[in-house]
Amino acid sequence: MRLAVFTGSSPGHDPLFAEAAGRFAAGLASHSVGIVYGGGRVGLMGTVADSALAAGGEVIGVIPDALQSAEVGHTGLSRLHVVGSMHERKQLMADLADGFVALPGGIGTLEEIFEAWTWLQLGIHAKPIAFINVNGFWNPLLAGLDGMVGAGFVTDEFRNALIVEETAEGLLEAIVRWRAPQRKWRRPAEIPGS
Ligand SMILES: CC(C)=CCNc1ncnc2c1ncn2[C@@H]1O[C@H](COP(=O)(O)O)[C@@H](O)[C@H]1O
Repeated sequence: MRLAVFTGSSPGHDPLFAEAAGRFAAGLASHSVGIVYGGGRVGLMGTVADSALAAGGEVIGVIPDALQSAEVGHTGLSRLHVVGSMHERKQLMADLADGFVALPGGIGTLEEIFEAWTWLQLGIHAKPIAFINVNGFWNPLLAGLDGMVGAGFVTDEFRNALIVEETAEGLLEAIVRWRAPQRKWRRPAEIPGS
């Protein structure tokens, strides 16, 4: 199994984030789960790659040439794919991965995990989507998603499809139990009987 890991290109202010990211990455490696990630050596991205590699894990990087030339690329990976754009990067990561995991991060991490989630909703893939909730980091976001369910913009099925765990072991057990929700196209209200 290989998981796409999306996480911050910064370390965050609290050292807890890097500790948790390193523990998580080493945990995946100890269960022979490979990592596909954005290929960077910066921030929590670098922590994830270094920890997984140190634990003997496979780490595949996918990086746009613009970031590679900005010397952001990691130089010790199992494999580093240099691609032409961020879109190519995400498509190749999605093709290489059997599931998608967000560790704490910022805008890029959000964009990547939400694209993977909306691709699940559209039926483009049937792979699990997970948040690793380090010290409750994702709680405000998850509360916002619950609000979107209540407002009628996200279905219970796709909200409940999200895996929220704190450790690699918890995630892997949840993935074994996970089943893709049945996609039911919602008729746009303004088009009766469409
Ligand atoms: C030139 C330089 C320092 C660039 C640093 N910026 C980045 N470097 C590597 N990957 C990135 C960068 N920005 C976004 N990404 C992608 O988005 C996530 C990180 O964005 P963020 O820090 O959460 O918002 C990673 O999963 C990565 O795939």
